[in-house]
Amino acid sequence: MRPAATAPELLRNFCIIAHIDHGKSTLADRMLQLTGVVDARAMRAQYLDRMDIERERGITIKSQAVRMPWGVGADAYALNMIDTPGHVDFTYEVSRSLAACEGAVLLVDAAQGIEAQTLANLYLALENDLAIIPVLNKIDLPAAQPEKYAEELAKLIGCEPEDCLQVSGKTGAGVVELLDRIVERVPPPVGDAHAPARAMIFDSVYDTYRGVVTYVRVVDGSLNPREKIVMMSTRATHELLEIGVSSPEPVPTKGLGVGEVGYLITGVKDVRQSKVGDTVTNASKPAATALGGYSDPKPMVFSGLYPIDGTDYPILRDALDKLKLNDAALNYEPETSVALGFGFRVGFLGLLHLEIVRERLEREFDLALISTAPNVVYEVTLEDKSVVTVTNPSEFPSGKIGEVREPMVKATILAPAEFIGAIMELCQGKRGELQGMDYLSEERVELRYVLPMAEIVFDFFDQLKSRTRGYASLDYERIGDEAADLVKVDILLQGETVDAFSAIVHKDKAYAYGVMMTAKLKELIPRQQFEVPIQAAIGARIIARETIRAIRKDVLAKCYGGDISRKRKLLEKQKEGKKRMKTIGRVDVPQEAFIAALSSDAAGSKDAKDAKKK
Ligand SMILES: Nc1nc2c(ncn2[C@@H]2O[C@H](COP(=O)(O)OP(=O)(O)OP(=O)(O)O)[C@@H](O)[C@H]2O)c(=O)[nH]1
Repeated sequence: MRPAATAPELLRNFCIIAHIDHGKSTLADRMLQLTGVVDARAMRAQYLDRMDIERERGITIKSQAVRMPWGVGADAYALNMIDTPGHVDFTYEVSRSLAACEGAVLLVDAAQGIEAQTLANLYLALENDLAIIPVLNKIDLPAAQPEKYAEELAKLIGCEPEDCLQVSGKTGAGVVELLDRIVERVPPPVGDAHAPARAMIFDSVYDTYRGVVTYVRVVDGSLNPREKIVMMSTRATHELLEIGVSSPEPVPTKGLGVGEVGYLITGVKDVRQSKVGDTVTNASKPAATALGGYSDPKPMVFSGLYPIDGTDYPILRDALDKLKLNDAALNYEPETSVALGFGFRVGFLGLLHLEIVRERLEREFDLALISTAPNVVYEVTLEDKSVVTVTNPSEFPSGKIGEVREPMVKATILAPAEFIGAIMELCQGKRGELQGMDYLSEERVELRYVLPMAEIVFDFFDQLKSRTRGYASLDYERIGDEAADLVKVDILLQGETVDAFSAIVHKDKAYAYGVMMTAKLKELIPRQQFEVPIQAAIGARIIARETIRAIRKDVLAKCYGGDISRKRKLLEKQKEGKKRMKTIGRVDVPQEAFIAALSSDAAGSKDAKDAKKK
């Protein structure tokens, strides 16, 4: 029989918030096992992280919800655990998952202490008025210092160190107590059962067999099978084909009532029709106002994606169309480049999102891709006051420019105090402005900076890690745009602009970029039969120059005697080789040169490391 709705008093909706690698997935698995939802044998490691890439990289991208039964005394409670993504690129998804809960388990690795994402997620949880349960994890580790970090945690959230539970997701120690504490401390949901239905979408996932599966949290009223629902942001109507709870496999129910968390299936084929943050209501008795907090995902970082083999272009187009079904934040449009041929300009939420998409394209669709250096979005105001939004450096307007604005972020960096100098030096070099600094304990500091986002999307994180021997953690959020002295640097081969290498950089860094790129290309481009100048220019002004000297390559020199068929063969061979060359003006450039030059420029991304390996 299909289960009926659970009374709100017996419901507890919570999430686990933690810095990456502090053990959220392991703890979630242990809870599933202890509540009997999955037996130990059937338990795949990290049940909640479904996608392969997620599992391999050990990161959570898509949030899911699981319902677990838990008895305390004579009462049978239903605990809904909502999994939240742990990376800065997905902050909006995190905030929606938190909005579906009344409480949060704040999980901190007892060998590491508080990190940047612990803070960022805690602030998001507090904004949503969640009850916070402080927990120290991994107490089985020999390096664990639960007492020390309990003090840190208690100071941060304003409780006593004894209030911090000590658990190990790995051994299961303390996890039963944690489940009891969730029942005790997380308030039951409140809502109006008789009001028109309002449910918030906190996740939607594309499933090949079932179409889009939408995860919701009911706030008021109830949703029932076969009735018509409306998505309040688009006013689109759908029929509810199935409604149920995940436990963790989907179990259809008779409906979802106040405070309940579950899934809906409507036959919708694209996650864009079922947007995270949107409110679902009943078509026959619609709610007057939507729940707050909805916003469209906005791409922050753009990059050109091109197939290395030009004939793969249709495969790339189909692959992007497929990925879009499952990724509402993915944006793209066709683009052509003189150097790279046909491809797409793709918008991403951040660098990690870019890497994940690229990896999925390569892995699931067997594509070999080249991506141009990632860039942010610029607002350019021309002297006639018209505004141009630039997502591709080669489209930077050449006319008279009044002002260029770039996106800024507020960054929080946590690190041991001994690295303060190194971090400040790095941030200053990246045009950062220090906003404040606090000691969390005697040896750990929190530094707050405002930085241009463009400086973060390059190699910032890698440099931060290497300068602090991996001890610093970083979190950032967008805070709007600011005007800056930015220019476009073009790279010219024999006087022809190579669009894929144009970059928008700060005036003070333009010269360094020009020198670096021209020197790199000089090494990568083979000598031709004539002299080739490589120049970097801002508008008509040349700021750097290298020259590739000419050679005279006579392929027929090897042919002594007059063997005509041999001569023809050699000429054929040379023609074959030329196919893999791109011709810029009169200059033949091997595809590999573009790949190498672009790769190391996208430092911080995987390309750079791959290129070095090769
Ligand atoms: N010794 C010990 N190791 C643990 C414990 N919990 C997790 N780990 C290990 O810590 C690492 C990270 O654990 P995950 O559960 O994947 O961390 P996570 O917080 O879910 O990571 P994200 O999904 O990236 O946010 C893994 O190698 C786990 O095996 C624990 O209680 N004790």
